[in-house]
Amino acid sequence: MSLTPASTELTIGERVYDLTHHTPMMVQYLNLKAQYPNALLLYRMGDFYELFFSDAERAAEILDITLTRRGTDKAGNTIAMAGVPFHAADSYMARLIAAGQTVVVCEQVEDNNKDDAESANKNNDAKAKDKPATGGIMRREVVKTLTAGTITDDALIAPNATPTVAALDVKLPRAGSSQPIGVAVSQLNLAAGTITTQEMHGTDKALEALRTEVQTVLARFAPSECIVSERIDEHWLAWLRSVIDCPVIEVAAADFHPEHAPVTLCQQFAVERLDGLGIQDKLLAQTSSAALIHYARQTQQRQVPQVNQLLVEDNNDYLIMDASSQQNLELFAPVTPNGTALTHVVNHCKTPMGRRLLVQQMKRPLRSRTLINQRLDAIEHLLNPIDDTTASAIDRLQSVLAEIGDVERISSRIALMSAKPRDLRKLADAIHNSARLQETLTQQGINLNDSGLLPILLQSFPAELPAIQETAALIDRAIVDEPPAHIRDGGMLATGYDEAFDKLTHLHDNVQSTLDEMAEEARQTYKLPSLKVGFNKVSGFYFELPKVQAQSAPAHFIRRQTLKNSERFITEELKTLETDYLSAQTRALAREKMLYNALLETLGEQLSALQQFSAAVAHLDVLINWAQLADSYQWQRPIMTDTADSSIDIRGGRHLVVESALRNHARMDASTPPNFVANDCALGSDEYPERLLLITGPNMGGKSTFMRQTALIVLLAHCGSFVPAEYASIGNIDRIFTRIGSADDLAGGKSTFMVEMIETATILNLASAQSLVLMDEVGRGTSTTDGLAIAHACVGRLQAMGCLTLFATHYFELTQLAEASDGVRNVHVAASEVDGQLLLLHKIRTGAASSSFGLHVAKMAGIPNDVVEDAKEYLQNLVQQTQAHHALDMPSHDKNDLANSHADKSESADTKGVQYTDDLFADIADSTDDKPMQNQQLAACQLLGDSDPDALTPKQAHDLLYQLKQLLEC
Ligand SMILES: Nc1ncnc2c1ncn2[C@@H]1O[C@H](COP(=O)(O)OP(=O)(O)OP(=O)(O)O)[C@@H](O)[C@H]1O
Repeated sequence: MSLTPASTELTIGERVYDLTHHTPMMVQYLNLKAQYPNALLLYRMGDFYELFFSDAERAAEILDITLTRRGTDKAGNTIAMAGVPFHAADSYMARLIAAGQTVVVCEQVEDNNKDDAESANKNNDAKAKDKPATGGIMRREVVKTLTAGTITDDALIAPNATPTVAALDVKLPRAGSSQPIGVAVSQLNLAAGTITTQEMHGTDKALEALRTEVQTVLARFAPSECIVSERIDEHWLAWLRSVIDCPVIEVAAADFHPEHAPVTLCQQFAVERLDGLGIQDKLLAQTSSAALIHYARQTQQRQVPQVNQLLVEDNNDYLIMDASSQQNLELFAPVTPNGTALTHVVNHCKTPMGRRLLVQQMKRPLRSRTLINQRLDAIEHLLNPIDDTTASAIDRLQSVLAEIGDVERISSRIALMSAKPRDLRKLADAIHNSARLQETLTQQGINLNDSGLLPILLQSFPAELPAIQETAALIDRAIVDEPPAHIRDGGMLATGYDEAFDKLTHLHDNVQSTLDEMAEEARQTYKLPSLKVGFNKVSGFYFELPKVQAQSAPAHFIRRQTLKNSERFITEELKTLETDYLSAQTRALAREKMLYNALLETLGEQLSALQQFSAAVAHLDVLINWAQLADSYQWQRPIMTDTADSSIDIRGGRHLVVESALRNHARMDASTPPNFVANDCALGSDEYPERLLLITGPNMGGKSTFMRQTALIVLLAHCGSFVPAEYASIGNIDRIFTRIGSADDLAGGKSTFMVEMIETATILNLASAQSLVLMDEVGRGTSTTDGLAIAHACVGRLQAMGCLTLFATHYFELTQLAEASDGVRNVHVAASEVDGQLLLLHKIRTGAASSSFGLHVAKMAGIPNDVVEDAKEYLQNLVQQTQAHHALDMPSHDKNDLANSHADKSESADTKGVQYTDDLFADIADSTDDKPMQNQQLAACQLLGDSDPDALTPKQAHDLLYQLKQLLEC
């Protein structure tokens, strides 16, 4: 914003407004708008929030509402306008925020009756008539700024969403300096009252590795918006915008100022020095955290005392999963619209804060064996109740939890003075209900004085925190049983809470009986049996007489209205009653609002106790959720080994999402086999010391499922949950990497193969001997020979790095690596052919597979028969052509070209059977080089040419392979 010296022009964004061309109201609007040039300003006018100029155009487009105009300015320019009704504003605001907009709400602060909660809070006793506005227009004030990451009102938050803001700060070394680049990402969760921060460093040479690390932290935080300094390095800003899926907002550089940050932090967290917070040496963690505090204060337009916890994170504390691995494993969101996210299947917590905590825990799988075992012990305890069956004990606990509302968000709204009366009622009910929770746990043998997680949690329950009990008692005394949704019309305070308020409401509520008494007295005194009493806006309180009796009205009856058959009169006495009545109503409402605000302030004093209680309920909810899953689906407690040399030994492991889908299908369609086939997976164990499994087998055989289930079991174990397996021993894993499937990133200018290679490069650069690596069909995105070469080299590198690797491939050539190396083991998913039909057994067996059965799978997928027949014929031709080429003894580069062109065609037809045969011939061609083809090789070609792969039984195929091997002397 800028004002010229004469103050008649105002620049907002790119546009200059001449204030002399506008009405006083528009001048008021423009002055307010100039303070928020990048936000949408909702300007309250009576029963509407109006938007003007470009704001109106933007809002009309997002909300699909009519764009009208509010006349023109004096220069004849049209003033665009769009409006939303005030009573339905929440849903419109929610949509604007979801579209990435910052919404600034400006209220009329002089008309008390129309105020909503916040404006009423600001100006309780304001009366429009008492405070005439300058220039005759209503006074208005911005009362709140709503942004995607700082909203706390349930009506504005999408279901299951957790609004958070991230702040990123970067420090680049001076040119020529050997200092590393520093980056910190901090996250503010306003409802939970936490700031979480992590600082990272890296060199310019290893920039990609540093950015991957930053991206991993951003994925863990999953912010709703991200703030940066307006002076951030432009390359980093461009990079951030390209990797983050939320609005990036530039804020004043002063908010990130390194010299002010310690003061801001010490003040917010009530400490003398930064040492206690653990970030005294982390300058960027300080600046980014301080920037978040400024942002919270600015958006809330008040202090944010509920933000009282600073958590400093370190990669070594968690099992790290980068952003693409989280996505590939569909942990929090499905990759395709029909897919199912893991959280959807496992998150059945009964409280909103429990559901949020479970997601947080899945984003931060622990590495500390002590902490993991603490959770596992608690689950085990819940699974062994002393006086009941497990199912009904868990059922009882969950039914109580379901009645506890969102204590976390209600507490934060209390701190922000925006809690509604129904919030308070819910809070008191939650506190009462928690007593039943505690009772049930005690009955199940959980004793406060014992050690373990459950007793620790119980110590934060109301029975142990008198402040919380007092909170509930206060709310019970203050708030009626069924309070109204808003405070604007009153009606929330209970009788007996405040004597003065009760007197005012008594006068108000008893007016009818007073009027009845007055009417009866007039009827008796003046002998007017038909006299009635009434009220309307024109006359106020009045007496009504039929025309025939109207003449007999006494002199002090003042005629007010004449109707067809009657006359209406007022009296001095009626007028006095009316004035008392109306002022009582206004005074009662004002007093009620004042008392309500005072109540919020009193409750705010118990904020940290409420937060403690809320966290305890959330943790308990998560543990009970894991226990319920373990009980329902026979999950077992994993053994968390702590050897430096990591290993995995899973027996009878299952993929819980596929298993649940099969269960659901079987329920609907009896022909679907209901059972998931459990599989073992051992890597680096005593019995199976190999650290790399090469997995082969037919398409649809279950290779990906097997790999993913291993990752999910490792992940769940590190979250402190039981796992879907008969037995699991899990070593100390530092990261999980995946290279599974991928989509084009066309917007980012990357092809499928490029994305595949970037992910592979990340793994090869960052994985350690303690990492679990999943590689699915690496190299398939390019020609067979290039792909095979890349896959071969990757296996070699991963083996040398000692990572625990699951490597699924259709390149059968790779299976030879197991023979050449001790560290590689072949396994395959079993399948067989019965009467020409492919039977997928989904069972993992030792050894390499014999074929990909690509044509069979194509047939199963519904590829028309004639196309499948064409493919078979083409396959035969390929075989014969290759034989012919070899017989003609072509120069080697031509043979390779042929092999490549076949390979490309076979890939594009996605018939892996072709690829297998083709690769075999390519090998033969390579081995013959420029020499004439040997007789044995010709015989082998002949043998292959004569055979019909589709007609072979597995046994015949096996025999054929042996014959070929013998002929080719390999
Ligand atoms: N262990 C199992 N038990 C039961 N069904 C399974 C099992 N594993 C996989 N399936 C079923 O088979 C389908 C295909 O599995 P998956 O995608 O893992 O095969 P794939 O071998 O990786 O195939 P492709 O090579 O074509 O990628 C799954 O969607 C699931 O329905």
